[in-house]
Amino acid sequence: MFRVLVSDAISEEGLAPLRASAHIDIVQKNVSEAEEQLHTFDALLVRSATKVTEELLEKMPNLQIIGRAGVGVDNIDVDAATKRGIVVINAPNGNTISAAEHTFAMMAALVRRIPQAHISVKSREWNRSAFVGNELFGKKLGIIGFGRIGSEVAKRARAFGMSVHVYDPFLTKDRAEKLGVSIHSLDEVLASADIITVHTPLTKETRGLLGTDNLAKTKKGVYLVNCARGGIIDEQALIPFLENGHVAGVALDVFEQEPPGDHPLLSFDNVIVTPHLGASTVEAQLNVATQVAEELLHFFEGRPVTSSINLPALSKDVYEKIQAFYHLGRKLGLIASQFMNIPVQELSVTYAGTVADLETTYITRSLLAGFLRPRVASTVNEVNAAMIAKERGITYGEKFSDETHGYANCISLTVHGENRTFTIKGTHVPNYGDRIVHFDGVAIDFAPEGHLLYIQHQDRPGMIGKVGNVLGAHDVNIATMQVGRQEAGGKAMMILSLDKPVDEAVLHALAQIDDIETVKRLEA
Ligand SMILES: NC(=O)C1=CN([C@@H]2O[C@H](COP(=O)(O)OP(=O)(O)OC[C@H]3O[C@@H](n4cnc5c(N)ncnc54)[C@H](O)[C@@H]3O)[C@@H](O)[C@H]2O)C=CC1
Ligand SMILES: O=C(O)C(=O)COP(=O)(O)O
Repeated sequence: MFRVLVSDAISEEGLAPLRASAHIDIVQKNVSEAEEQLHTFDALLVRSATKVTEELLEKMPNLQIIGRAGVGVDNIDVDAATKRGIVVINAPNGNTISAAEHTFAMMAALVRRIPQAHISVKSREWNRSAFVGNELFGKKLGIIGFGRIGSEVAKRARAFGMSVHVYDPFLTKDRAEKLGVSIHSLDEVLASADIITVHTPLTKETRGLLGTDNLAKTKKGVYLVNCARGGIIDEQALIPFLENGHVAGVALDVFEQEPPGDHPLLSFDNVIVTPHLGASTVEAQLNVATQVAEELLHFFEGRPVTSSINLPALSKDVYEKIQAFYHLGRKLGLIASQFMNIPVQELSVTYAGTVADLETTYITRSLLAGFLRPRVASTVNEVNAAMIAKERGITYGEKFSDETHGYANCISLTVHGENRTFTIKGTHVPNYGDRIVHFDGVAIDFAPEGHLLYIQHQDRPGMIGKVGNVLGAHDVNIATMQVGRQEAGGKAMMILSLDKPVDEAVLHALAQIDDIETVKRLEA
């Protein structure tokens, strides 16, 4: 049973595909309610309320995947998850429109003082002159962060007759032109905008982006909107700018601490607030829950996930094409690691033939995971392989070549260790399987499966018989045997596939045979 903990309020209708599976068990509890069972869950589904810290992950040793039913993953320690090989997915598109509409609603409410007027009328007052606002028409809207939500806000702003000035260091001219906005530096946006709205993720770079220095660069009378993440506008820094009237008003949907408690900003009449409602629509919640539930189902069924934060994106089409090579890569890494059971500094992977045209990053990650698996005690998979390799000082690189050795495709792995280099090459034959075609300088042909035995010996008559006798005496049955050599009478090798793994006694007995130089067990 695949156990899923849903620890925040996620649309029930969206979770239906998960509930439909007889093999998936869904538990809806917050983390503290589920404290005693945390170690039993394979998956965790959250929104922004659950803080997925390293400490929580430590209590969830079975966790394989975290699904964020929404966009921002700043409540998840993605590095800690990655380190543990836990896939993190989100639902990037499902709440874009709702967040953009909420931003727009907040902006309109801010400049027309709707919340203040609403409270006044509800208090039985009728004070029309106290609530004179500003038009949006003709105003300059500064958008900081022009991704999905920023660009939807821009479309709506243009419909309102606003001119849109954008700062986003990753925005191309083409895209800006298409959306009818102009690109500017941050300083230009700050100096020129009548209203500034932020739509970046909260990262090390964007935390405090609108702090004292940058707030001082804004126009006197500027309005600010933050419906992205608390902390992008520095809350403490904002206070003096509200006190001295430099900032005319602020609309906040998000806070550095949620809930904000008795925050000084809440005392300002011209600060309007909502309790993180950007994505809180029936439509957005259905979208994000459906998206994340589908992804979770794919993951459970061993299919690719497409919206992972810590894995390269992979469409179904691409996945189907690379799947076979993904498996071959894993085997090459696994065998090479056992063969080179010494410290290594570098792995070099070369792709040739049809495989060279595919998404090789994924194959390399799989190979790397295969290589690291015998060397690390913790889970290692394509999520954390690159991070673990880095931690252990192992570098890796990809190359592409035309040398297929006569096969349609060929993946070659060279491992550089202390005083020793080893190369293994493999190919995938459709409807037949994976074959290792080159092993430590010798052309050979064997399937990288099961209990393998590598024997390096001098090319002499009678070697096969001697090996067969020792294995027979230890009751080890040989399934297949491949031999290869560099030249007649020179270095030769056997690769045997056995029905069961051999123990140290068998390895020792084989090593005693004259002209046998090396015996290694390789599990594939
Ligand atoms: N209030 C709410 O309920 C919701 C809030 N959000 C938040 O909105 C934000 C944006 O979401 P999306 O548009 O979907 O994300 P996105 O990833 O599509 O867009 C983010 C944009 O920010 C830009 N960016 C990154 N660093 C930057 C920097 N230092 N300066 C300027 N631009 C920078 C990126 O290039 C990108 O274009 C996120 O923080 C997300 O968590 C999203 C949905 C609902
Ligand atoms: O998707 C996001 O980034 C949001 O901020 C929405 O958060 P929520 O799922 O409503 O807690």
